[in-house]
Amino acid sequence: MSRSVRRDDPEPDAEAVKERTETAETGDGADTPATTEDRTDKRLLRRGLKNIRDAVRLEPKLFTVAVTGAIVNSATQIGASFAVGYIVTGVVVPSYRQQEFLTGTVVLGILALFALSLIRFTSMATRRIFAGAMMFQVQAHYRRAVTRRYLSLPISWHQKRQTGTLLSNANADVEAATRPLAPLPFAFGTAFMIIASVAVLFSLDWALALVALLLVPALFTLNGVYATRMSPRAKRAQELRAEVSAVAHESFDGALVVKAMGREEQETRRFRDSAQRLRDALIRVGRIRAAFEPVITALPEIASVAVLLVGLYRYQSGNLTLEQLVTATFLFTVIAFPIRAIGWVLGEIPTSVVGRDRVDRVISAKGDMTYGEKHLDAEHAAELRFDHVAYTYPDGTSALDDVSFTIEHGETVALVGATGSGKSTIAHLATRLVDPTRGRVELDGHDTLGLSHASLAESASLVTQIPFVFDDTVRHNITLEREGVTDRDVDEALAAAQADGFIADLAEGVDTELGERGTSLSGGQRQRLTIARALAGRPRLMILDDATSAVDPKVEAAILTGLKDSGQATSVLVVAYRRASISLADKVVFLKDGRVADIGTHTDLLERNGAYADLVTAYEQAEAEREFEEEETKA
Ligand SMILES: Nc1ncnc2c1ncn2[C@@H]1O[C@H](COP(=O)(O)OP(=O)(O)OP(=O)(O)O)[C@@H](O)[C@H]1O
Repeated sequence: MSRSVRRDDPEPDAEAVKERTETAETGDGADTPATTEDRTDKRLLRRGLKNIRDAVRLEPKLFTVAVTGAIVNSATQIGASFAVGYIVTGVVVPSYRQQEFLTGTVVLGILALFALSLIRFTSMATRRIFAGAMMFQVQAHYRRAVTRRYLSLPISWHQKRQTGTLLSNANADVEAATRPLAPLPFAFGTAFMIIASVAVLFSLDWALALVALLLVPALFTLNGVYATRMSPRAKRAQELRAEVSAVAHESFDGALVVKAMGREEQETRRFRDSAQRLRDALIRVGRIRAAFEPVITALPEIASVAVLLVGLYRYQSGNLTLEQLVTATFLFTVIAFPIRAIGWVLGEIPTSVVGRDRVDRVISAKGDMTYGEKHLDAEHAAELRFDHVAYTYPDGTSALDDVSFTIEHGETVALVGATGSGKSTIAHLATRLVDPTRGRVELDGHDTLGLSHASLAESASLVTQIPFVFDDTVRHNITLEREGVTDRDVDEALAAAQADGFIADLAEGVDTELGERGTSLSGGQRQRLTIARALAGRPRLMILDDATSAVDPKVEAAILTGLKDSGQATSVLVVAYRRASISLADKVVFLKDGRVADIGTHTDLLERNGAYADLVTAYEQAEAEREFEEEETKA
């Protein structure tokens, strides 16, 4: 669903995004088809200018101040050309002819030039400062929009994308999208200067004005050809930037595996190949730049020479005074360089369009979960019901079929099943990370689809096998700045998660900084910390998806017993592997190939279900072997 735009916090225009992306992408981030690319190229300039318009709408005040600075700067340059014309003809030439210095006039001329310079430098500084501020503000808007989207898009969307590519969207692509903004006010000032200069030139001499008039369309045509040539190359370079970022992220993230498996060389080669592809693409971009930029630079200079030649001819034929000739030539020299600013803006357009497209793919990505209005006010432990639930992953894998079971208020239910039987999928459905393909998931008798986001988050908490610890203190990792989570809640949650002991041993207790991903803690300690985090919110339903796998069996049993006996109003769904933990549950849901094979107490299932007994025995053997190995290692 496209996000609407609020005027007080204008993010990139969703309508504009929609229009821009309708031909450039499929909404799920797929690559642009080749046929679309051709059409995209034709509309490049229009789309680039539209990007600029969107940016100006986001930061109109900063843009206005920067453009005002640029226009004042241009006006002073035109003023300076008149001052120079006057000084040359009113001071230099008479002094030369009369062999005497006209002191008063010289002082006046110098003062005029000094005042103009002062205004020029102030206005230039204003233009630069505000143009930069505008660009960085717009970048911040896009970055916020991208990260906001990341956080609101469903898990299924994230599973299809590499983290490195997403990082690239929020960094390199956002920067590429806003590149024309830095020279934009300068280009506006230049446009003003061109119009004013042509008018001045016409007032001086029509032939000189004609030379200036010829220069403008020539520059625009050249820039048009440049942009068309550059577009596909810039697009490729931007894609490869994302690829390098993705490979780098994966390599760094998996550094431990790479080292442990001795794959450093292969991983270095993979990164080098990717970096080389980017280098080649950037060289191709550089070649186009190198071919066009000198011509774009030379064109105004050639025109300056033409003005001088035409001017001299017109002066000799008596159609132009000396003062007019000096003024016109000086005017053309000062506008020749700034004309390039228009070229800078136009030159950045291909890259900016590509960057913006990539940003828009995220902003306009579809697949949002919509939440209902219903708020559950209950204080008691929740009841969870799966009613003929089926779930198929987007790639067509059927994970669950016709799954029905109920966790009554305050019950602890163990989910047992072989690997791939659908346990995690059930955990994700219970917390609405995904929605059923068929059937209903109900919390306290209400379809979870109709519940508000806040109500769902307050009622049910999921703890996954891989604990995520933020680079922050223990306390903040537990509270997550949630309203109503007090220091007492933190202490109680740590105790219930059997984490109070090792936290107390940390240098600064709950105020200890844990570092990136909590690497200063052991795997089991991190798991206990994330259980405490879930408990601190006093959920009415706790889902532990293999969340105690790295925890000592005795500690795991203590956590589960604590949850059952604490008097806290919590129902528990636990994905369990250890016999001791399974036997603590009030009942067991036994899954086989995505279906409920049996439901009953652990003892009943052991007696009546051979497959269940085999699985639990296999778990037990694996556990015994693990314990034996651990003791051997210790010895
Ligand atoms: N993101 C995904 N995309 C496609 N198929 C998936 C995805 N995640 C899981 N599956 C498939 O869905 C089925 C159920 O997976 P699930 O993770 O729920 O099983 P599990 O019982 O939790 O397994 P384990 O005990 O190994 O964690 C499996 O066949 C798995 O391959």
